[in-house]
Amino acid sequence: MNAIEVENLVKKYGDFEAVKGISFNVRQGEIFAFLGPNGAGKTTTVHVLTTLLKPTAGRAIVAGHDVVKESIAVRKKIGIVFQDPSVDRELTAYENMLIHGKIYGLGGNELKEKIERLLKFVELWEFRNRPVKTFSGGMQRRLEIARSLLHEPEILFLDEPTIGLDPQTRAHIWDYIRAMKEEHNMTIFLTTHYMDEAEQLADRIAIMDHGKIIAEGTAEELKKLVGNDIIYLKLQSPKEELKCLKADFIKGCKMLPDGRIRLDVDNAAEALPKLFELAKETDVRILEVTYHRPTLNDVFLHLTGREIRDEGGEGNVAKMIMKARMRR
Ligand SMILES: Nc1ncnc2c1ncn2[C@@H]1O[C@H](COP(=O)(O)OP(=O)(O)OP(=O)(O)O)[C@@H](O)[C@H]1O
Repeated sequence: MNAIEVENLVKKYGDFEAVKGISFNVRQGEIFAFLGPNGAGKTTTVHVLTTLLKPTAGRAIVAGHDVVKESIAVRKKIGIVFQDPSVDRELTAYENMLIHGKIYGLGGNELKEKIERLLKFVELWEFRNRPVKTFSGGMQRRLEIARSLLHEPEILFLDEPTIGLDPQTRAHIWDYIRAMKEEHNMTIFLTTHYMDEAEQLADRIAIMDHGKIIAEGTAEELKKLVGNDIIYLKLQSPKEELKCLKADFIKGCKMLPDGRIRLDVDNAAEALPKLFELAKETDVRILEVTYHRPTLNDVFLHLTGREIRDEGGEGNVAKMIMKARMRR
């Protein structure tokens, strides 16, 4: 059964089409990731699916309800953790939980027990009486996750759940996300520009770029789009020598702007000895060899001709933190 069904969804801001007719399904109980650079349209899609924005065209069914016609029913069944912090920094963690629970009509011992269980789940119980303004970014994000679970949503939306957090805290948050799926069979829809996050967490990934889904599948399926292993070679005088490097085991061969040669092979471990043999036979001098298995970054590069991190990935975290702070 599908938890989310989206058909030809379009969202325009004025004349600008941020989401250009995307279609996808998310199965119940799976972790589904939208992976793409900044500005790809991920947050806009989340805002439409969580009923915060009305679509310009198309249809989206979330937890069995239409996001436009039955927005209240959708809201009851979903939890959201926004990219920008939305907890009240002046209040304590406990007070934030209490107010949120009351908004959802919870109260009495039931609410108290839930707050205790959830604050323990995200390891914030001992800090429950501290004002949130004294919390680190990771603690705030954990509180947001706990808060989003209070009304036991069927589907949890996480917009860039680990943006700007250190690697250890990110790994911690990944553990919570996995636990929510495994222990509660919750459907989780997350957006990320971190390839490792999509790869580590998601059952299926949709790669988004310029408002469109350009590929969808498991990490393994997506990597198969690139081919298999990739070998990078530096040759003594590449242009001339490249002509000699032709063999059955070389599935693709491309000269890179930095002078290296990229070879696509089925299996690098088997291809490398053959490659050295071929180089010897054809009198080609190999100066340097590196190889790697395709990553999701290679997939993005293969599909778009650009690196995902060119536009705000790992190399650009400082810019993203600045952006998040400015939004606060
Ligand atoms: N309120 C708005 N008015 C006009 N344009 C907008 C608005 N919100 C977003 N956009 C534009 O729509 C495009 C998609 O933005 P969106 O925030 O959905 O992308 P994203 O993939 O989530 O990136 P990020 O992670 O930076 O939020 C961008 O070009 C952005 O500048």
